[in-house]
Amino acid sequence: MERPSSSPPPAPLPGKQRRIGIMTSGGDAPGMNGAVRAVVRMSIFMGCEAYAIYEGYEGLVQGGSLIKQMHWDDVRGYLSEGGTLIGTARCKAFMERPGRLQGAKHMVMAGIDALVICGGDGSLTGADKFRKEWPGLLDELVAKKELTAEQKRTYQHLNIVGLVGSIDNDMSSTDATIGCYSSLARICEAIDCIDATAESHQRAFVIEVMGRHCGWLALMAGVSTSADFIFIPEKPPSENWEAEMCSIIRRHREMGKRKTIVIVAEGAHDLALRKVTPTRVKDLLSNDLKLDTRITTLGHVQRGGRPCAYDRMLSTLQGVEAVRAVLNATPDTPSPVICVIENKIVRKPLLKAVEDTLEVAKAIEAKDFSRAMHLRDAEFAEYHNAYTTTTATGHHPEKTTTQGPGKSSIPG
Ligand SMILES: Nc1ncnc2c1ncn2[C@@H]1O[C@H](COP(=O)(O)OP(=O)(O)O)[C@@H](O)[C@H]1O
Ligand SMILES: O=P(O)(O)OC[C@H]1O[C@](O)(COP(=O)(O)O)[C@@H](O)[C@@H]1O
Repeated sequence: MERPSSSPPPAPLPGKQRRIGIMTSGGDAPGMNGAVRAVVRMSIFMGCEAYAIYEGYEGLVQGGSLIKQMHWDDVRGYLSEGGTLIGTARCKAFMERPGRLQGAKHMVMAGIDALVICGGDGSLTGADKFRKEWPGLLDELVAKKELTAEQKRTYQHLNIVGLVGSIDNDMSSTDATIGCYSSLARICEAIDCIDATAESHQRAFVIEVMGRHCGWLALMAGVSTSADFIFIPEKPPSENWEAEMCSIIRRHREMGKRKTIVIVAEGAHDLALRKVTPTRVKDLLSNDLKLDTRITTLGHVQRGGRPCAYDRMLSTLQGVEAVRAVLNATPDTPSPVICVIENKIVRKPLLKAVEDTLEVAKAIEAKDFSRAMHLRDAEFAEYHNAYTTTTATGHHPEKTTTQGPGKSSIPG
């Protein structure tokens, strides 16, 4: 139900019942629809009203038809759909206070007093800022006569709950973000396809995967596809990486591998923070190793498509918990983010999760890569070691370089 923007806000719902807004924001991720469905249905189940804020923060800033009440049937079929059916955006206006002021006004006018945001660290940073500014925003709206003092009193408390939706798995405090396993599965399928043609022609492929600031997708894709070499932002390769990479790949070929796969995260760089580009890697493979090399940029294929079972499950369990968190919140409860840690759905302080996430970026910027690896999460370094041990080194003491029939050799 859309309310004319000129009409006064509806009376608050009785007792502890709330009008709960749900929004997806930032880069879309498979599983976001599951989160919307769970928040809508759990809200209704608990006697609350659910509202979808369409197009991320843009919906708050613009209001009107972009804020819509959702009923049980409105989210039928959402669980298995990719992308986000209520839309998302990277909204510049919300980055500035006037945009957030409009957002506050439209929330109050719709009578929404709690907001669940499913997005990445940027979206959750914006959410935290919004909640902190909320009393000041309402004061300003009263001063501008856009709200009455009575309306301000009724809506003085805003509760925010974060759900982490991002394919990058870049948020501290949680083992997995909604979307990361679907994206990883898509990358693996794509690399399996490339493997077949690479093997047929004895070719090398340099595959760029997403991860502007985070190497989780590249690392886990390396583990899952036995890629010969990977580049991730948290752990740049050694100073003489060109020679090291060529030596590893040469050894793999001598051991009989007919194909070469190198995975480059979008945000990969060397120890001096110079970008490692797929083209640079390709040139080395072509010129130094004389391998017939192609580049494949997987791009947005990694973000689309149906969510895997894990993301359907995670988004549903976390969406339910987000509504519980709203209903348990007092005016003083710090905003939580819903996480999964060792298979348990838990609430963590949103602000700390965002701060810890930003610390990784700062450590990378400061070239403190061991800190970046440590901060990423406890297992990240361990997984990297496992990858290096089982795959990258090609350590194989019991076998010499004898080649079997049909095995590869480095040409030239
Ligand atoms: N520091 C901030 N202050 C206010 N809003 C922000 C801030 N950072 C991000 N946002 C809002 O969240 C949106 C999504 O953030 P972005 O970083 O693009 O994606 P993600 O949430 O996936 O990390 C931005 O377009 C903006 O509207
Ligand atoms: O689709 P866009 O806006 O070009 O964004 C691409 C970015 O989205 C991501 O997949 C996810 O980033 P966010 O978590 O910031 O949305 C990045 O890995 C990638 O660089």
